Amino acid sequence: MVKVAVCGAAGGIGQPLSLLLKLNPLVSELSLYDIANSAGVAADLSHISTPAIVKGYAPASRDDLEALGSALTGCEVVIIPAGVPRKPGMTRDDLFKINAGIVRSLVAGVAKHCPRAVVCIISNPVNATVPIAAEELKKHGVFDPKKLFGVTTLDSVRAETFLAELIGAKDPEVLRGEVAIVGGHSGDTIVPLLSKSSKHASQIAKLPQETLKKYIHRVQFGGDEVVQAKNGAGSATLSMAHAGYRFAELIIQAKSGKSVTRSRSFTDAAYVYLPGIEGGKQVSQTYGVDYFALPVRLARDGSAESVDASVLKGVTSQERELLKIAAAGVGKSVVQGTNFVVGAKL
Ligand SMILES: NC(=O)C1=CN([C@@H]2O[C@H](COP(=O)(O)OP(=O)(O)OC[C@H]3O[C@@H](n4cnc5c(N)ncnc54)[C@H](O)[C@@H]3O)[C@@H](O)[C@H]2O)C=CC1
Ligand SMILES: O=C([O-])CC(=O)C(=O)O
Repeated sequence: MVKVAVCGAAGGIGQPLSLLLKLNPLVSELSLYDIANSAGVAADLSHISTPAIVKGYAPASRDDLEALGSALTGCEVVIIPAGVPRKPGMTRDDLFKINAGIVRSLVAGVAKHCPRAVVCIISNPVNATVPIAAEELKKHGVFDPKKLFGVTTLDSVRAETFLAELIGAKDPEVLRGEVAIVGGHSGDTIVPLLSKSSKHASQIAKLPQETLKKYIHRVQFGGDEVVQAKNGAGSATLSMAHAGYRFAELIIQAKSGKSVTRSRSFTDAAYVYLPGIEGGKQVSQTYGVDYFALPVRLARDGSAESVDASVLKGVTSQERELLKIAAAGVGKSVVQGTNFVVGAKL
C-alpha cells in the first residue's frame, strides 16, 4: 500500500488524476495539496468507496509552509501538476516565469518532509522544471536521480492514438509501448522513433512519407490542438490525468511488488537525469545533454533501475536529425532550469 501526494490537486489535471488514484486499491492514503479548494476536492473524493484515505491540505497564508509539510510527510510518491497552463499563442517556455518558482517551492517541501519519495513532475515546461527540481533536491543533499521523473507519458499516449488512426487499429492499447518517445516534452524536442516499432513495422512501412511527416508533427505539437480547442480555458487536462496516472500506476505497482515489465522489460519513457541512471551516461555524452526522455525500467521501489539507450541505436537518418534538434532544445531548457536554482540567491 502506497501513500501518494498530488500537489496542485484542485486543478484541471489534479482533480481527475486524484480521482484515478483514489480508484487504485494499492493507494493507502491520498494527500491532496493545493493553494485553493483542496478541502472540497478531498471531501468529494473521500465519499468514494475505495480504501484510500483522502485528506486535503491548503496553506493558511502565503508564508505558511506547515500545510505542505503535513501533506508530504510519509508520502512515497509525489506527483506535481501545480502551476499555470498555456493559452493560445503561448509556448510551454512562456510558463517558466510562474511555474519555475512553484515547482521549486514544492520540491523544497519534498526535500524536507519526504526526501525518499519518488517525484513525478507534470508542471511545464517539463524540460526545465525537472532540472529545477533536481537542483533543489541537490541543494538539500537529497537528490536521487533514480527517483525524479519528468512525466512525458502524454506524448506516448498521443503517439499510440494517432498511429492507431493511421493503421486502422481499433484499440490503440495494442500499440502501447510500440513507439519509443524520446527527447523532451515540447514541440521539436519530442521525438517519436517509429523505426523502433516491431510488431507494426510492416503496417508503418506502407504509410506514405508525407503521412509519416505529418504524424511526427502531430505528436510533437499535439498539445497545441487542445490549447486551441479550449480557446483560452487551458491545455490538456483529462488526457494528461490519464497519462500521469498511467505512469504513476507503474510506480505504485512496482512499489507494491507487482510486475510492471512490458515489451523489452522497459515501461513508458520519462524525462530523467541521465548521468545518474544506468544506461544514461553514454546518451548524455553522445548528445551533450544531461536530461532526456527515454524508456525506463523500474526497480521494486519504483525508482528508475535503468534507461533503454538501445532505442537510439540504428535509427533512420531522419530520426537522427530530429534527435539532434531535440538535444539542442533540451540543452537550452536545462541551462535555464539549472540557473534558476544555482544562480538564484537563497
Ligand atoms: N507534462 C505534461 O505532459 C503536461 C503538463 N501540463 C502542465 O500541468 C500544469 C497544470 O495544468 P492544469 O492542471 O491544466 O492547470 P490548472 O490551472 O487547472 O491547475 C493548476 C493548479 O495548481 C494550483 N497551484 C498553483 N500554485 C500552486 C502552489 N504553489 N502549490 C500548490 N498548488 C498550486 C492551482 O491552484 C491550480 O489548482 C501546467 O503547467 C501545464 O502546462 C499540462 C498538460 C500536459
Ligand atoms: O500543451 C500544453 O501546454 C500542455 C502539454 O504539455 C501537453 O498537452 O502536452
